[in-house]
Amino acid sequence: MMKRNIVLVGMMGSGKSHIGRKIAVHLGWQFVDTDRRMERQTGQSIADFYETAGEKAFREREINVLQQVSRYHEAVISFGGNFPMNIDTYRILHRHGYIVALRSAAFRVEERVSRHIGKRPTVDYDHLHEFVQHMDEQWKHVYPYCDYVVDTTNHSAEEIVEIIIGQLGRDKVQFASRERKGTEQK
Ligand SMILES: Nc1ncnc2c1ncn2[C@@H]1O[C@H](COP(=O)(O)OP(=O)(O)O)[C@@H](O)[C@H]1O
Ligand SMILES: O=C(O)C1=C[C@@H](OP(=O)(O)O)[C@@H](O)[C@H](O)C1
Ligand SMILES: [Mg+2]
Repeated sequence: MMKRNIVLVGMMGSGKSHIGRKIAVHLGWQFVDTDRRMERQTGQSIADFYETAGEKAFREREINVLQQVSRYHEAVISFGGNFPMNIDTYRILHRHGYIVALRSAAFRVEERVSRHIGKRPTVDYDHLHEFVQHMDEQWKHVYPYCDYVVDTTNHSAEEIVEIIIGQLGRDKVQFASRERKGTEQK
């Protein structure tokens, strides 16, 4: 299959930002974190923007950012995980992106999101266990749509990078480089 970029999706704390950066370094590609893009555009932290703008404006801004970055060549894109990927998001990302879902056992997600309380505005820290169970339930329906699913519960970041890079070969994914942009077939 012919793609332009790699997109990492998955629930909060699955490792999208952490792993995404490492894959980009490994491939010598650009790394894009949609959360950081939104923070730059709005001049606010994700938590502040969500608080002041509300969920609808937050989602709209996120889709807007996705539409821009989904066209990039040779980029690893980590997509903020507060809402499970829906069909519209999927269509935008899948056109040019090889979609990798990172999944993680609920206990590990609880552990990871507990490290930076305040960063993720929609996490219910008072009922974290139930919150993560619910998120897990919602994300289960998304994995079948992804090109590849990796379990990050018990692997180091380096191992996960190796696994993903190996899968690109097994799936025979070819990536259009920036230089070939003009001559690409429709
Ligand atoms: N495979 C891993 N092994 C150990 N720690 C990890 C791993 N993946 C992520 N982490 C850590 O877990 C936390 C959440 O990861 P992060 O990349 O921010 O997830 P996401 O972007 O999916 O919410 C971070 O502190 C990160 O360093
Ligand atoms: O709590 C929230 O609403 C958010 C949590 C974060 O998820 P990640 O942990 O997936 O980065 C962030 O990406 C997202 O944009 C907003
Ligand atoms: Mg992140």
